[in-house]
Amino acid sequence: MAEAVRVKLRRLPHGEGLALPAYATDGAAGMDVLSAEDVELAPGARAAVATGLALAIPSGYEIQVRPRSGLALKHAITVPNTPGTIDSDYRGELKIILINHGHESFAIARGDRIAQLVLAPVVQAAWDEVEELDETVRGAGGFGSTGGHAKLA
Ligand SMILES: O=c1ccn([C@H]2C[C@H](O)[C@@H](COP(=O)(O)OP(=O)(O)OP(=O)(O)O)O2)c(=O)[nH]1
Ligand SMILES: [Mg+2]
Repeated sequence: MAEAVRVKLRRLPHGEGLALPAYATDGAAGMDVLSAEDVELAPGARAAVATGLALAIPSGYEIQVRPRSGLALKHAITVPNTPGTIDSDYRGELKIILINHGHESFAIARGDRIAQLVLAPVVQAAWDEVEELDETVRGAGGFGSTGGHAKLA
């Protein structure tokens, strides 16, 4: 595995005493991030849940906020903006947006692992505006133009 990229992190007052986001296993892609507050999510409700953390991600990287599959499968709790984008120049509190798609209220307790953070490299694009684009076999076909979900023969 490549060497870890160092990311500066600051605990906010309400994040004191909480474990830092961490990889649950050696090969984990995402670090589980903890809630810094108790939140009750009614069916259909969403909330920006505090983590008590502020970050300075190195330039050239982002952090993606992804749902945890266990919460999604067992409780229908997910991240509506997945993957959430944490920009390298953001210095505010990292918040995890959660939505309850289930039929029952869901209680999040301070210290619960609510989502996972994936560090990813970012390449910025620059536009080259042109009059014509090159032709391809696909052309303007999309949205199922190659045969939908049926098996390839
Ligand atoms: O799940 C998320 C998504 C975003 N953010 C923070 C970090 C991110 O850098 C900033 C802006 O996010 P985004 O660009 O997704 O939101 P926007 O609606 O475009 O807001 P803005 O105009 O501030 O960019 O908000 C979070 O804390 N959690
Ligand atoms: Mg934005």
